[in-house]
Amino acid sequence: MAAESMKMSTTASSMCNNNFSNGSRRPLPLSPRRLLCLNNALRRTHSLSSSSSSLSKFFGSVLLDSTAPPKPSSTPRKEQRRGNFSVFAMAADAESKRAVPLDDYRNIGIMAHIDAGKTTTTERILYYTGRNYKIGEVHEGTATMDWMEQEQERGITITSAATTTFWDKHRINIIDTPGHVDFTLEVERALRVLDGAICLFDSVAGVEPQSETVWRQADKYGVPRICFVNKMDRMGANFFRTRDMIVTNLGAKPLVLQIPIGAEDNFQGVVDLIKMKAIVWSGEELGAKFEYQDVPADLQELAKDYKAQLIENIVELDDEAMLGYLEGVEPDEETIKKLIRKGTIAGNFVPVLCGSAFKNKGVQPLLDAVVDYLPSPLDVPPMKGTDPDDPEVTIERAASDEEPFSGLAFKIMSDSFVGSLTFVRVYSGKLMAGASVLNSNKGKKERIGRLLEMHANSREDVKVALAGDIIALAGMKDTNTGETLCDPDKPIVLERMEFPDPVIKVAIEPKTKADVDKMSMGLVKLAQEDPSFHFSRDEETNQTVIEGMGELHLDIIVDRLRREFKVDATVGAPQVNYRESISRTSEVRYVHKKQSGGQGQFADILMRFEPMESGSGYEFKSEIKGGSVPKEYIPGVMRGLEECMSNGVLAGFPVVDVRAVLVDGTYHDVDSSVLAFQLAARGAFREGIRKAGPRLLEPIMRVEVVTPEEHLGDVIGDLNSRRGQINSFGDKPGNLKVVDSLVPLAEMFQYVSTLRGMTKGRASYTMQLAKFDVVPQHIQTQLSEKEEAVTA
Ligand SMILES: Nc1nc2c(ncn2[C@@H]2O[C@H](COP(=O)(O)OP(=O)(O)OP(=O)(O)O)[C@@H](O)[C@H]2O)c(=O)[nH]1
Repeated sequence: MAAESMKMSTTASSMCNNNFSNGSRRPLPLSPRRLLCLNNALRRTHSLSSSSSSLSKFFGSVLLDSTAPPKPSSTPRKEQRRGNFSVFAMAADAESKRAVPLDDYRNIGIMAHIDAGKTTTTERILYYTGRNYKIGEVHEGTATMDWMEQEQERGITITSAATTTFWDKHRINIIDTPGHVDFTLEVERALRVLDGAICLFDSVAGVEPQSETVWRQADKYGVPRICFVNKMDRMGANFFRTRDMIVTNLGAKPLVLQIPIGAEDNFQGVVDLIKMKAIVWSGEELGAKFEYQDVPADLQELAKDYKAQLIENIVELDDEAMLGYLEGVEPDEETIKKLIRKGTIAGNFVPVLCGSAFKNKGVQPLLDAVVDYLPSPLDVPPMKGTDPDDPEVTIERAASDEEPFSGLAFKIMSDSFVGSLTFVRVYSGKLMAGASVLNSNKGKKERIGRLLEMHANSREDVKVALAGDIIALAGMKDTNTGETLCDPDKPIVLERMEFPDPVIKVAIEPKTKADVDKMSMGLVKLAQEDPSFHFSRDEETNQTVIEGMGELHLDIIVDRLRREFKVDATVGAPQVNYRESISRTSEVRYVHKKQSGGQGQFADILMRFEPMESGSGYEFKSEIKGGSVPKEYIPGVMRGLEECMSNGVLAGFPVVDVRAVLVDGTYHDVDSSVLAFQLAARGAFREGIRKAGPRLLEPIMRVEVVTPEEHLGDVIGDLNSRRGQINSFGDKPGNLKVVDSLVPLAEMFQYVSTLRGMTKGRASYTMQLAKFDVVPQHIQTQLSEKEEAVTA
């Protein structure tokens, strides 16, 4: 046994030498943290095997890993595509030769709370990557990414603009996403098609509510990210507080790669913990020079401490590195970067960097980090989809030019030159200009006109788009946001994007007859671009109703109707989009029977309605056994229920979080039909929902107000009068107080002007949907009475 242990130790130590042959052989002190690591390593070893000595098992497991057979490195080549779509095969010719290998692609988004500096950072990235020669400043209204007129006037980012740029031979496709909560969908869309993200924080405000929202969205899509603590030059900047908030507010594990040198007016640069060198910028102007210097004496201890934490976190990911570490060897720079990349992509931690985009400090190392740590399309799982003919069959598409073409349309934008642009993320294969592709959601073919590579304010015609590309297609006719385009010979429907339901609506009426047609056309186009925007005609009031995610969202829509479609319209007061649900299970038998000469109608069903968890939507289930309701009539039941779901029994709002179960039924050989079952389902729905304790739900918003202390009392009093529930108070630098509360959306209309008046314009607020909750009885009664008056 002793001999065996000895042999294993020798093997492990020689492997260690190999691995760190280029590394420094500085002995590391056996700090309490190292002891903890050693302990963890031993515990991990235990879980690998329960017998024998822990250390020898640990070495044994290392040996085992290193001798495992290598994984196949590439996807097998698929069979050659055939027929009239040879245009896909043609793409293999010279024109389509890859200029940039796929593993040098980075498809990234930049996301954060409103005003954290996304647009400014993107502008700097474009400057430093050489695409932009004249920088646009947001506050001067000339930023390149914020190209829409309204964005420039309002100084906010409304729509994502995709842009392609290059850094260190890597192709970086960037999508700038808006921070305002009304445009959350834009963030979702970007997340769906991107492989990695930069999360920006304002170093004064730290982790703000919208950063939490986008963080959770990024979690949902499993997007690896790096953090950039921006605005280090601002008064009250605090890198370490922001780092702590990443832990407390986001529940994430920050991996600090840089610490700041100075702050506020005195912010000079950063200490690069990997190189253990200071990077100091000599000015604040664009293109300001920087140089590597020794770490300032007063930061050396702190830098060493953070470096030790960095190393301890990364060696956890690799047995060989851990072994070396335990023997006192620090991994070399290459190994450190490799492990940071591994842990970032796996979601073990998030690298944290800092700087000031506005003062041009920290942008180049941020770009290096994008290249070094964010995934390429090859590092993320293959795209999943289903067979359009059989949704039960799952298909996977690896990121490879050799696979059949598949891509997802994630954004449509009106364009004054080419009509409209459809932005597509190509997941696999090649797409040639002139090819005919299949829109597999609609089962329709579309011809690709021009393929355009987009830059912030210019475009370049290209002949072919390859796996990993984000490309704009001009002149698509039938493709909407979220739909799949694919090779017609190898069809696939990629996983769909989820779109939130609107929470607010307003009536809108064209001012003149001439505006009627223009408005319809405009609404159709805008809805095609933006799936979180809906419009409909209210039959009772004969008005057009537009629905969206907030007042600002609808405000922008009306503004775009006026500017882009020249429609003059009167807009009503905003109203909340309530929902209806049930509070208990009900069972109802409904017989639809009609016998008035000729063939009769007969359908008999037993339905059960069950409440489901908040956010579950609607579900139908059939428990029919032995054909008591024949298969061909079940679609009739489903249709009948679906018709009623948009029109609840209390006040006509959509019904959610309900499972409708078809339990039993009977039919008649002659008189039963799909229609009869459809009508029976409608009757069962009305009776069943009434018996199931129907209740009205309203959107509850999380509202965060930042106010000077002297206005705190007024702000709280006002929130209370709006049925608000105060969750917590906090402090912000500059004698500011933060109030975190939950308030029904119905009480928040025009809050912006009330808050402005109350605090002389010195307070600000953010608001986002937190949940749907039951409406108090007296308000429910008012709404039901209103609905009854309209229907009468
Ligand atoms: N002091 C300072 N100001 C900055 C910095 N970065 C951005 N700003 C300023 O902060 C404001 C907001 O910056 P933007 O780049 O528009 O922020 P954004 O996140 O794109 O904003 P939205 O798209 O509207 O969410 C502008 O006035 C910028 O000039 C920085 O590093 N330091």
